[in-house]
Amino acid sequence: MMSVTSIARNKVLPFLRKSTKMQSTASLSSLVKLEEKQGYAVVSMQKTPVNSLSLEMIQALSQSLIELEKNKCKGIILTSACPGIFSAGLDIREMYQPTDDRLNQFWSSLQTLWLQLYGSKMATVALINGHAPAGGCLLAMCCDSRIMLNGKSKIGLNETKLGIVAPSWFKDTFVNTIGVRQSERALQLGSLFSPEEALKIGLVDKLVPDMETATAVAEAELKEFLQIPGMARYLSKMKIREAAIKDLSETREADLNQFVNFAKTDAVQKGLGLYLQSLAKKN
Ligand SMILES: CC/C=C\C/C=C\C/C=C\CC/C=C/CC(=O)SCCNC(=O)CCNC(=O)[C@H](O)C(C)(C)COP(=O)(O)OP(=O)(O)OC[C@H]1O[C@@H](n2cnc3c(N)ncnc32)[C@H](O)[C@@H]1OP(=O)(O)O
Repeated sequence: MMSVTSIARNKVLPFLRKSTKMQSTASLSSLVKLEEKQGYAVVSMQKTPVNSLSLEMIQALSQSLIELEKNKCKGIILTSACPGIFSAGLDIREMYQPTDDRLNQFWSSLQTLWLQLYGSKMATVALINGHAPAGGCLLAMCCDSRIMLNGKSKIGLNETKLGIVAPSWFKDTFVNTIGVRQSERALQLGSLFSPEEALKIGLVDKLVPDMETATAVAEAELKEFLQIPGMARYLSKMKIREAAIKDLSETREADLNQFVNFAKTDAVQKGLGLYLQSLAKKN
């Protein structure tokens, strides 16, 4: 007989039935480091220099989550091994002058990762130890709690600054985290927030002054979540998230087509090209 949890899981996580072409575990492990602790795991993104979310990086994160869930891991701390950067978001080079096949795989893998992490049964804490723009902010918002290192880093959904539009499921995640009014304003302006500002609007939950404190606070935060009976905690999380998860699960193909068509427009390609140039010029 199916448990209540597995029924709920089947209801909200139909994406698990889809198979995605995945790279071998060995080739992905250089991008994501998994450290097993007592009852939980630390997942460190280590794609230098900025943890940009390329197809391979997205698949590595997905594969890590699959393995951790298979091993009955109860919770994770998602963080970065790249100094000063949590994640620079989607790898812009994946969207600039792409081949159709790769662009399709890229977006479809991102959808899968979002569905997995946002709908995870595990308790999830993001330890944001550096910049987290766009897709980096999305990853952090998929977690149950966000601890951010105070300092010069910025976090937010800055897509409009690149001339692109955050898709509905990015918006839903944002709205579920900081509310409608703040999201409407920040999405239009492509706002990137300082840690203090992010704390004020509820985009992050706690600030920490240094990495030593950060690790201790993230562990304590995760343990607080893990003390709650797992099924009650998971089903409560789903009360907030299941509408967004169901929405993308049911419209994946349309969302993929919309992204591919939008990304390939001349205006978007021109904007992305200029943005890449501006990043290169900085150095
Ligand atoms: C009608 C439409 C309806 C619906 C819409 C449908 C579909 C939606 C369509 C599109 C949505 C797509 C969503 C996208 C979300 C994203 O995540 S876009 C990515 C946004 N990311 C950024 O803007 C961050 C850019 N990077 C930075 O600001 C800085 O690099 C950062 C502050 C992170 C770190 O600064 P610093 O330490 O100084 O490092 P550098 O800037 O020197 O960078 C080092 C090298 O890394 C390269 N790089 C940086 N970021 C990226 C990236 N995101 N992708 C690829 N490469 C990146 C940078 O160029 C440097 O490379 P180099 O060493 O010069 O070779």
